[in-house]
Amino acid sequence: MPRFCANLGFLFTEVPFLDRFERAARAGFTGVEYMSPYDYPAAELARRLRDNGLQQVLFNLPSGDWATGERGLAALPGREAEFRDGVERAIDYACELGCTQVNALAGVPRPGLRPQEIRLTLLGNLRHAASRLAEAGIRLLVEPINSRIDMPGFCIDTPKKALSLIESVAEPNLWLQYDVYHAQIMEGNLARTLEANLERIAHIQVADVPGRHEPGSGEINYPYLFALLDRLGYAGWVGCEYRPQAGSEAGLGWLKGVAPAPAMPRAEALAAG
Ligand SMILES: O=C(O)[C@@H](O)C(=O)CO
Ligand SMILES: [Mg+2]
Repeated sequence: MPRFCANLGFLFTEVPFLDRFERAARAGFTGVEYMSPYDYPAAELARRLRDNGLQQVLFNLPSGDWATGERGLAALPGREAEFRDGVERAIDYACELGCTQVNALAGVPRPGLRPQEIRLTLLGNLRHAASRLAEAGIRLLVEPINSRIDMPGFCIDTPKKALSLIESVAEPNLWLQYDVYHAQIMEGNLARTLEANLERIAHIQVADVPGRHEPGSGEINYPYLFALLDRLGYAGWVGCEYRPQAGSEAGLGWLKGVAPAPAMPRAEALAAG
């Protein structure tokens, strides 16, 4: 069974943000993720993690002005200084929270920009962030987000584009964040993509399609995918980034149905140490 963490932007929203840590721990989670820690002092977030025995699994680099429609800065020409300041801010938070991976949202470039200009900006920003974060022992992730429903105009909207970007950036510290919900909407071919790229995937997120609700509420065969991840030996976290249909705790029933990982044969276990 993969290690699941609770996304506090999606789960336990019945209570104020800082109270969600306790709710997640009480529901049995040992890790949490959320998009943005920056509205809260890092020391306060660290206390909530500590008090509830939780690990901070992931958060995003500062992503611009969300209220005006910005969805990340990495691909926005002219915003490089802000992007770099964001990398430093993320490092400060990650160090205080003990978090070893952060996600860079590429963004929605304004219409009329030349594709080459967007690409060069993205390459430069990701190269800088990947090497700067590596110095701090933190992985940089890039997440393809669907442009059909959730983020029209988002420039890295398929796993294929993200993988090709990772190849072009050519930094060992740049990894794929594979959100199964977005991937299903844009590309499908989930099992084969996971299999073929697992060594580049540092983090996975789940929700079903349509609706972005609990695994099992839609068309994706999650029992098959979770068993596949176990079989492939996926060692990362799986973030529960879905909108509960009828309350967060009530919606956790699907987790009980996830089969435990098969025990390693004795010879393999000994070889793995
Ligand atoms: O899939 C998502 O929406 C998130 O993982 C995110 O970071 C951007 O909204
Ligand atoms: Mg996601």
